[in-house]
Amino acid sequence: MSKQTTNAAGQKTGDRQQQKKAFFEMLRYAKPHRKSLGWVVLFSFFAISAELLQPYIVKIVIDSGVLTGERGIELLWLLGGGFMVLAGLSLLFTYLQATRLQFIGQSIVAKLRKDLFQHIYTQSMSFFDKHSRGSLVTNESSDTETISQFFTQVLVSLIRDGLMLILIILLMFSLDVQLALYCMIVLPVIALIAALFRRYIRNAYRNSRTQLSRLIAFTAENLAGMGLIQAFHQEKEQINRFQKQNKLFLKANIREITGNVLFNRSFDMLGNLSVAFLVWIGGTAVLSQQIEFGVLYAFISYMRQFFQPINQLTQQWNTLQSTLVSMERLWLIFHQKPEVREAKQASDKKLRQLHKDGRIQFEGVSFSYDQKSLVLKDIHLDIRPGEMVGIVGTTGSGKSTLMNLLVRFYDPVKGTILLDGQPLKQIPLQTLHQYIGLVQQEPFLYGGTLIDNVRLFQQDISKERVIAACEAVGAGPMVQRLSQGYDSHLSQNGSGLAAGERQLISFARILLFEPKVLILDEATANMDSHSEWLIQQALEKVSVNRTTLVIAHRLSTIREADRILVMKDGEIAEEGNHQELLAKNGHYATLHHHSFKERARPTS
Ligand SMILES: Nc1ncnc2c1ncn2[C@@H]1O[C@H](COP(=O)(O)OP(=O)(O)OP(=O)(O)O)[C@@H](O)[C@H]1O
Repeated sequence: MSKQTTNAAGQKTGDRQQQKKAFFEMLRYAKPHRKSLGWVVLFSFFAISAELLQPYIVKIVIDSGVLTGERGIELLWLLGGGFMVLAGLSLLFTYLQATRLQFIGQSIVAKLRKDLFQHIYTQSMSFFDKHSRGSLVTNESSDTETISQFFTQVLVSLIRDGLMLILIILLMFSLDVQLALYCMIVLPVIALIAALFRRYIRNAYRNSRTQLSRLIAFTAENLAGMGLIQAFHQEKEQINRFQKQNKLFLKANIREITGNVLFNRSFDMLGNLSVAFLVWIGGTAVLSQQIEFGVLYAFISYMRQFFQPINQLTQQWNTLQSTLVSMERLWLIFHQKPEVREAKQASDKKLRQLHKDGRIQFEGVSFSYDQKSLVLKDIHLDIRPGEMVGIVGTTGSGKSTLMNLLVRFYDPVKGTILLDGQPLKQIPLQTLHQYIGLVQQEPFLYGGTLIDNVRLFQQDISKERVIAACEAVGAGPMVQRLSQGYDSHLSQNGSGLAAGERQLISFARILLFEPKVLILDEATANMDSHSEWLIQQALEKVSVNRTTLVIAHRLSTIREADRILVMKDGEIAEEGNHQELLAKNGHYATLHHHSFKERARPTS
């Protein structure tokens, strides 16, 4: 029985019915390859027939007594030639079947990988709250690979080995019914022993896979936290923890390998025992002239060949089990619908209107991440086109959530958000994201040149335009310091660029993609005063003619804003400009007081 569990996304896994559904749904990927699969079955049939006819030829040679006849040598040449031709044909058809099947399997999995990647891209942010990046990487790489094994190994085994078993049984019965029946008694016993043995190996295999993924997760987590580990001199402790995990993996691996070796050798022994049994039973029959010697020879050959497919099939049974688990995992992802739905249609006229102003309205907006506690409570807000609005508040007060709703990472549970009078839900997501530019605290860089990072790989944007945007936000001196200037290769971790310099790249993106609304979410957090100054300069450039919303912990960043919103417990507690809010002597004045004290505190 399979063990049922619940995954990180709260979905039930390990349910047989669900695995069955997943299996049949994934099989649909093979549908376009029906014809090719037909060829594979045909090639397999020819290959196996050519293989199984070889002992039959030897049987004829032995039993017909051709060698003792007049044309003995001539016939021997003929039969020997026939034997060679059959061996050659078997090789040829095996090759054709294997290459065609590999092609089908790899094509199916390439399509599956593409569909999965595309599907993940259609998901809303709530999906990524439930599924960790690590598990999605595993789905995209390791699960698809396991499924590929199904199409390239399990399927071939089912076809080839299944056919082979049937043909051997048919040949045995056609040669001698009684001897065939004796074989049929021995074989199920052996198959049962093999199946039991395989179960032990399957558990060992699962255990070693689990230990391996734990080791990978541990390594990934450690590399991500390397700064912290070094700063706190935790290297020795981490190496010890790694070693513990490593030993567990080693132990599990050795158990699996030992199981496999034992199984294979025992299987050989069982094979020999059954051949001995056959020699004894068959030999007696030959001596009492019930069967001819050639028949016994053919039986012994077929008995040996019989073990090959049984061994293969039991091995593939294990692969099939892991495939079912992987298929179920992907199936669960494929069945996740994005919570934020794309607008069915938005009229062209309305879309044109969108590109005019940049007015933002929140009408009684409430939101909850968990459908229980409200993170935003009945927000009413009207932001004028071109206005610069600062948003401040204590941590967890809902500032980022407010912006997450504006870019439709999530939808409000109550109320409406309007852009230029148009409800967000009616605006196509692509238009919306062209309309709003988001600069987050940690700018994301892709592996690629600086140019491509600014134009986000959109090749129709010329290099000259990228350079002009970078120069305009003051990124020129930074680029000059890089060894290959604008063609320098950047990586996800920034390739030695300071936080402020990476942020300038985000600003250049804004100038290039020209969104009407700009959101800065803690864009100057964790920066030294020089970087903050650079960003402040850039902000002045990019905020011209744009509605700009700036979330900031440092009040100096938003001091000059037209309006400042002070958030507290999911509500707008105060609003006004810097002077007005100070005069109120409320939350803003308290925040300002704390921030002033923090700045004035001497650094040790
Ligand atoms: N993805 C999420 N899933 C569940 N809860 C979340 C999620 N993101 C934020 N929250 C919770 O929502 C509340 C508001 O968070 P939010 O990030 O909007 O606050 P914030 O004012 O921007 O805080 P900070 O200044 O620390 O960034 C917090 O209690 C936070 O824990």
